Amino acid sequence: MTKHVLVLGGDGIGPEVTAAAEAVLRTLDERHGLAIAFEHALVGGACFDATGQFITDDTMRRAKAADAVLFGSEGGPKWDSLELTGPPEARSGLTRLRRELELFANLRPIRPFDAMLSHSTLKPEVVKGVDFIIVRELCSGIYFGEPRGIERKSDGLLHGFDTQDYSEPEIERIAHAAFALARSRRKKLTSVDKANVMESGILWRRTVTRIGERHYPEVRLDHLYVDNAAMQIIRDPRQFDVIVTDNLFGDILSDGSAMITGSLGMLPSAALGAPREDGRRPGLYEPVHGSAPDIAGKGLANPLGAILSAALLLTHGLGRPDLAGLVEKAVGRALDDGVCTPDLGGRAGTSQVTAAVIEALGQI
Ligand SMILES: NC(=O)C1=CN([C@@H]2O[C@H](COP(=O)(O)OP(=O)(O)OC[C@H]3O[C@@H](n4cnc5c(N)ncnc54)[C@H](O)[C@@H]3O)[C@@H](O)[C@H]2O)C=CC1
Ligand SMILES: CC(C)CC(=O)C(=O)O
Ligand SMILES: [Mg+2]
Repeated sequence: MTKHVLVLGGDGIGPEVTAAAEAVLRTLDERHGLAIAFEHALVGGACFDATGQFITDDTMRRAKAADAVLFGSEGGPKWDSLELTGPPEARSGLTRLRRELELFANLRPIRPFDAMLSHSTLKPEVVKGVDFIIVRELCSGIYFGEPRGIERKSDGLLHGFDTQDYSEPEIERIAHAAFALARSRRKKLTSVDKANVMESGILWRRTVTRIGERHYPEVRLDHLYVDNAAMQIIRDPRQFDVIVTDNLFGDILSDGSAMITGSLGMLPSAALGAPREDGRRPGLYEPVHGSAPDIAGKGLANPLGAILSAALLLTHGLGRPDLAGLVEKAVGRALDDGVCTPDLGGRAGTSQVTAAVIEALGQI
């Protein structure tokens, strides 16, 4: 049966890296008969310039119908400085996709490749063997909470404010996703919050603890405050297996963790919803990085975060973890051969790295 993959390249380096990921998927499609039908649409600033919206209703419909969405990045100085009003979903195509597809579980694996150990800003002996996954809640929290705004209040001063709001069911569903993942790995879950100063953190900690005691007694659960967690990830990242945290903390901790791998350009992600009645699970696959306006259009973007996101798409969207393993091996081979972009200390461009991965796929 045909599998529909909607490619939304977006802005800046987004289309450069999704083209690389698509080329890898097309190679596997030719060799393994995956029957993928690729569709393309605008998103982000590019879509705003063309339609006045960051994503159109038609693209939302196609995203909901697709087996998987492959996303690049959105945003850039031209659009970030617009004075927009309305809910976050009206100001960002990505945010609307995450919210309307209910992609609440964002998996962000952190696993350095051996060839890049000496390129991490941390010591090789600290990063060797690191293998953990940040499970970031993606549909709620301070990025969505109401009220929010910039208003002049009764003190006569302008106030900018946001609301961190988590309902108990929202915490329960991300806790289940994280515990289930930890159970399939090394059975260790670290929940990260700020329960010493935030009410939402108190409910978060209480709820995660209850879900663990009732449903996952075989998983060891620890709690860390986010400030300590940020330090622990740098001090001894090998101590972690699965980390579950809220939308804001997960966003920040994952960019920081990227340097374990040598570059933000290396990190992939999968944003997953609950399985539907027909058994399919909505999913959006994207590198963790943004649109990198400083290098956009130069052919220098590291495509490996996007290519490794395509590997996550193969696992979670197309049910082919075996092919995902091949992609990861091929990335390792390309890096072993020293083919990498300048962010990893190399001299290759996006297209050379992509070609090296595709060539390695043919040799595995
Ligand atoms: N998921 C998304 O679509 C995201 C979008 N953004 C948007 O992207 C724009 C730029 O945001 P920044 O804060 O600068 O974050 P960024 O992630 O775009 O870039 C941060 C730094 O990392 C480098 N970098 C990122 N990806 C790279 C890659 N694949 N290869 C080599 N170097 C790479 C950039 O050159 C830059 O120096 C903003 O408009 C922001 O809102 C930011 C984060 C995520
Ligand atoms: C819309 C933003 C929250 C994007 C971002 O920084 C991310 O998802 O990592
Ligand atoms: Mg981010």
